[in-house]
Amino acid sequence: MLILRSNFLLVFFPTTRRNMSNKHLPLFLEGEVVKGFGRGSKDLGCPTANYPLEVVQSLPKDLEPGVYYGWAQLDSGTVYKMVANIGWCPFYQNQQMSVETHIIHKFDKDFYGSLLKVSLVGYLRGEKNFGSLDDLIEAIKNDIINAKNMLELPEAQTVKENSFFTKSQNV
Ligand SMILES: Cc1cc2nc3c(=O)[nH]c(=O)nc-3n(C[C@H](O)[C@H](O)[C@H](O)COP(=O)(O)O)c2cc1C
Ligand SMILES: Nc1ncnc2c1ncn2[C@@H]1O[C@H](COP(=O)(O)OP(=O)(O)O)[C@@H](O)[C@H]1O
Ligand SMILES: [Mg+2]
Repeated sequence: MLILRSNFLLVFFPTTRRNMSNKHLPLFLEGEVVKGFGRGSKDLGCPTANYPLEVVQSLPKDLEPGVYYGWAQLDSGTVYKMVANIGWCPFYQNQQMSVETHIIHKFDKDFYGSLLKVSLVGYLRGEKNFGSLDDLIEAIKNDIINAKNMLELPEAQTVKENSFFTKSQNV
């Protein structure tokens, strides 16, 4: 009987967590790119486009904090792959929840003030507190690899084609 109960917990708990984090997906968000703490580029070598508080406050209240993969579009331009972090950045112990998107593309300059549309397609992992900056950087590199792979799947490609993303005039 005891063995059965422990089996039940082992199998059931991760499944429940995954369902909770996927419940609202795909989730579509849009807003202006605003200034954050300036750590993404300087500390982590990974710039993140931050949303204003209104966007953070518009999230479903039971959305699981953590790292998501999906699609991003700036000012009606190309739709790129992205990874996004939603939460309080335990490594930095932020007081306010943030939504930040790293677009998997090399841009020549900053784009503060642009309109950023994103769709969260899938959940990668929960936010963690790391023992060192290098460990956080390593985790982010892995997230980017995982996001790139997951976004090749047909279900993810379908979200990229959603009419939420503005079609370019030239296409
Ligand atoms: C893919 C990805 C994963 C992240 N994972 C974590 C994490 O596990 N723990 C954490 O404290 N912060 C995490 N962050 C958030 C960084 O701490 C954050 O991007 C950094 O503080 C930059 O903030 P800023 O935009 O205000 O400069 C992650 C960011 C990205 C892009
Ligand atoms: N690939 C990219 N993904 C996200 N932001 C980028 C990217 N390339 C350049 N940027 C610029 O860098 C800024 C984010 O850098 P970051 O160090 O996180 O600063 P902040 O704390 O102000 O968000 C974005 O707002 C954007 O203007
Ligand atoms: Mg940022």
